[in-house]
Amino acid sequence: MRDVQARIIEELNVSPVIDPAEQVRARIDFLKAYLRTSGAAGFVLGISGGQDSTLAGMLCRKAVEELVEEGDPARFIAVRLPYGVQRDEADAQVALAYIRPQETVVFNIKESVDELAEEYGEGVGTALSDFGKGNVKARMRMIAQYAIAGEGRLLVVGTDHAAEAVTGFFTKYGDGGADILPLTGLTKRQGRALLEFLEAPEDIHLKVPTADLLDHDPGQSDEANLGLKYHDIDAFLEGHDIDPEIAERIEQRFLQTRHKRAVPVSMFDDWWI
Ligand SMILES: Nc1ncnc2c1ncn2[C@@H]1O[C@H](COP(=O)(O)OP(=O)(O)OC[C@H]2O[C@@H]([n+]3cccc(C(=O)O)c3)[C@H](O)[C@@H]2O)[C@@H](O)[C@H]1O
Ligand SMILES: Nc1ncnc2c1ncn2[C@@H]1O[C@H](COP(=O)(O)OP(=O)(O)OP(=O)(O)O)[C@@H](O)[C@H]1O
Ligand SMILES: [Mg+2]
Repeated sequence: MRDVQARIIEELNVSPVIDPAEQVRARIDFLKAYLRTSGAAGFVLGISGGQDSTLAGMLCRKAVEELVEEGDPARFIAVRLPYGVQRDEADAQVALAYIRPQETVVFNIKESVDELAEEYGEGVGTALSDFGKGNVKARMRMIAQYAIAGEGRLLVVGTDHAAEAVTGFFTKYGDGGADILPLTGLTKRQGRALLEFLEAPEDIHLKVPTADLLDHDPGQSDEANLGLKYHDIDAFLEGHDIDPEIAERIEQRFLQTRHKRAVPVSMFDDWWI
């Protein structure tokens, strides 16, 4: 294995081999223990219809169900956050029907995002790019979830995992802005294995991953955006030898996106040197 690869695997807490049943148990226990210690009233999480939020949503629903059964009142609010009419709304509904969250809220981000994009054009004098607007969508979803969390003393659940963390494939303070991360350390296919163990519908765990942030290329696959395949990213993270040229590209992205995995840098930090 390459030296940098070994360091990345350690830093991102990846286990090359997992037992899905154990992982599910440990992650539900973590959600319960942290909620109890924090004194917060529950969780809020955006449900997109994709793999990651379906898995995190199921873990939250089960954690809250167990807390309530054990006499600790807790809430789980699943939030649909479409931008207008979501192209794959049907998948989001399949995910919600499967998760069966204790509460569901719908919060359309289109008007606020469009308003901001318009103000940007007027204020800055040039149009906000489709890419930049995509990051505004991700951040608007964060704002909506924190509004709900703030009113209800809830914690915002993030869906970051090792296969996204390694390339920094998330919007800083957008979907990257959260209070608690139940999927840390998992590769994409390990997440899929947890969903299979949890008997999620195939529509969801076989679905092509997408950030779905672009007006001009809705449903663009993560792999097309990244220029990397999850198969290679997962193999790299699970310690396998992969094409050295691809390994180097993953390592480069890891180093370039360090700032996204840290709190804002100050002169007392040395991770960037
Ligand atoms: N060296 C450095 N030290 C400290 N801060 C640094 C920095 N370099 C940039 N920055 C800051 O970071 C900003 C760039 O980061 P950011 O705003 O995140 O933007 P960026 O990384 O350019 O874009 C986000 C990427 O994540 C993808 N994404 C987003 C959301 C969800 C998903 C998904 O998987 O579903 C994927 C999205 O498609 C896009 O490719 C810069 O504008 C700057 O403010
Ligand atoms: N349309 C949406 N409605 C609600 N939440 C969303 C929406 N789009 C993104 N999110 C939130 O942002 C997170 C990051 O998106 P991301 O695409 O990485 O995950 P996913 O859609 O759950 O899974 P996948 O990566 O397989 O597409 C989601 O897990 C979800 O919590
Ligand atoms: Mg998605």
